[in-house]
Amino acid sequence: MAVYTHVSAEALAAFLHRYDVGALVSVKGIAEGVENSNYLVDTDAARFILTLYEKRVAADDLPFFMALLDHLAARGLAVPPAISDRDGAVIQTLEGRPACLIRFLPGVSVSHPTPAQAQAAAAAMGDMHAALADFRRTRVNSMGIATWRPLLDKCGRDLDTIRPGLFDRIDTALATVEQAWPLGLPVSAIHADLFPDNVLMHGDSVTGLIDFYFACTDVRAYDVAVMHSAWTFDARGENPDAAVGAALLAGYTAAFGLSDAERAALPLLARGACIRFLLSRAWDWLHTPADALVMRKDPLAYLRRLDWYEAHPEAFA
Ligand SMILES: Nc1ncnc2c1ncn2[C@@H]1O[C@H](COP(=O)(O)OP(=O)(O)O)[C@@H](O)[C@H]1O
Ligand SMILES: N[C@@H](CCOP(=O)(O)O)C(=O)O
Repeated sequence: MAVYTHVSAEALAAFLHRYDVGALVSVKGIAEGVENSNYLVDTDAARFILTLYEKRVAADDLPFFMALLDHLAARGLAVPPAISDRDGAVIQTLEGRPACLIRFLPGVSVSHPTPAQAQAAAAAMGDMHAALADFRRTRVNSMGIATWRPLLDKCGRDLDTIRPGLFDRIDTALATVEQAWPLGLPVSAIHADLFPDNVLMHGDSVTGLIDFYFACTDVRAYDVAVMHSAWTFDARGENPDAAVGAALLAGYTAAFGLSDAERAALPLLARGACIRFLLSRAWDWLHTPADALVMRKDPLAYLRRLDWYEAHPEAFA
């Protein structure tokens, strides 16, 4: 359960008092998520998400994320903008953490996406990239390729406690990816973490894209590669579903398009995505206290994906 910071009833009431959102009726910690503390807040007027930013979200980056959400919402995309208080402020401090009150979006995230759901979600990513073509703010990817080797070195040989030989395995895979990383592909604002749990759906329709807290300026096709790695395998990183992968590429291509150079780069970008998520999960695996109210995610599920992408360079043909 991702609740790192407890919010007292008194602090929440004082916080809500800043807004024109009605009176507090109930508040519950949200089990899903690993990065931030999230609460479901009901007032007598509406339902909201309260997020307190933890771990990897820097307070200085919040204006970028909020501007991105406003930009997408203004273009009609189903993303949840933060609510302004009576003075027009969206970023507050609550229990000592940066915090925002966010519009609640309906829908559920699917655990086992069908091809139709993957197609719709990838089309939503394509629509998002189209809408971001004129978004001018930039943010360096705090989990981009330049950070992978320092993170590998920080994890060090502790990786071998997760799986013997893991450090050397990733060291070698990363060297290959670094050496071949494509230069010159289109760069734009991207989501960078569009996993199934960050897409809200009703049946086969997308009702919301959420969790933009890794959004950044990076290779646009990398967003597609991240999505492919997250959507086409089961939770253990096994049983890749070719129909889901094909539907995802079809959905994205129909909505936005992929150049030949972007498509050709996808196998390598996907291997990079595997290293990125393996390393962040491994760091959390090694450093999350045993009593923390959060479900650690399995780093080896991304090793299995990496094995598969290395063995199947034809996956995106
Ligand atoms: N705007 C929203 N509308 C509806 N549910 C949301 C919204 N934002 C977050 N949630 C719920 O909270 C969960 C955790 O949010 P998320 O942003 O993914 O957390 P984290 O950043 O910690 O991973 C989501 O899986 C979803 O169930
Ligand atoms: N998607 C990442 C972890 C980030 O968590 P999220 O709940 O914010 O998507 C992973 O699965 O490793």
